[in-house]
Amino acid sequence: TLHWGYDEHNGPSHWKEVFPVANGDRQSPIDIKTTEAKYDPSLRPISPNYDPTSAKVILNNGHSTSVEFDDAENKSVLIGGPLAGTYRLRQIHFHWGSSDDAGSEHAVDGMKYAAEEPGEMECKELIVTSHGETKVSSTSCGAQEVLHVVHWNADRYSSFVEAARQPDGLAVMAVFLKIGECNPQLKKITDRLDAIRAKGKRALFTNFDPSCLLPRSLDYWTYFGSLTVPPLLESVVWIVLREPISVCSEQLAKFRSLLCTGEGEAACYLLRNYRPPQPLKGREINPVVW
Ligand SMILES: NS(=O)(=O)c1cc(F)cc(F)c1
Ligand SMILES: [Zn+2]
Repeated sequence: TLHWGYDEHNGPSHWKEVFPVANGDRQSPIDIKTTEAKYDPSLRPISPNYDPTSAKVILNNGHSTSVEFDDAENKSVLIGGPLAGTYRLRQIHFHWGSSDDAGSEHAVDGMKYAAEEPGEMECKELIVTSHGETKVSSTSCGAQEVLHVVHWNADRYSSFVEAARQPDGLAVMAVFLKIGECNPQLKKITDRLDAIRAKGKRALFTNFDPSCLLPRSLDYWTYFGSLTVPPLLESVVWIVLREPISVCSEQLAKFRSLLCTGEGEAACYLLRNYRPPQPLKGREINPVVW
């Protein structure tokens, strides 16, 4: 049977063989076409409120590295924005590309935030004004990575696993990482990757508030989508932040040094772990700017 991954023989183009929802009507990621995004005045700011003592462990599950949080009570939550109710923080994880790929999953106006060094590639800086028009100015850019902050609807469901099967069960905040200065906050994570190089390894990781990885502006786009990894469940309210945070290439290289194989197996590096953009199938995307 297919053990899904990101290689030629088990990557995103094969996932539908085991998870038919891969061809569903609300799959993620997507390419956010900003000019078609429709401003919704009813949408409020998002409000993350995290307690650093919720952080428990950092692990390598073979297809990403994640920091897992104690979600037994409403200690670290996300409210506001498109969300009805309180969504409890469950984990954060990352997606990245190999040196010649773009690693971000969502794209903005076709920009996979390609891997070019800043300045090599024209990027459109997208300003969605408060009355919803989109202005475009060119900047250099280059994000090869994305951070996902995963929450579940604890008002309506009793566990992450149950919420993950519901259309409004999960809320994932996506933050683009752009090549530039080394990120001192991200260093707390990249410095621990040596301890969890093999699939299945885990290490204590506490006293960490993931808000320290968020950009200054919480302007975002929001739409209804899915998990971007199998089982690709269509249960995610996506909140894609417009402003990226920085990561330096040395930090990025540390993610690529993780193994997708367990200790004692022939080593294979997790060089990329992103799913390409999926069809929009008529969905609306709402920009929200403050
Ligand atoms: N990539 S994603 O944010 O859709 C995601 C969400 C999740 F709950 C578990 C995962 F392994 C991955
Ligand atoms: Zn993800």
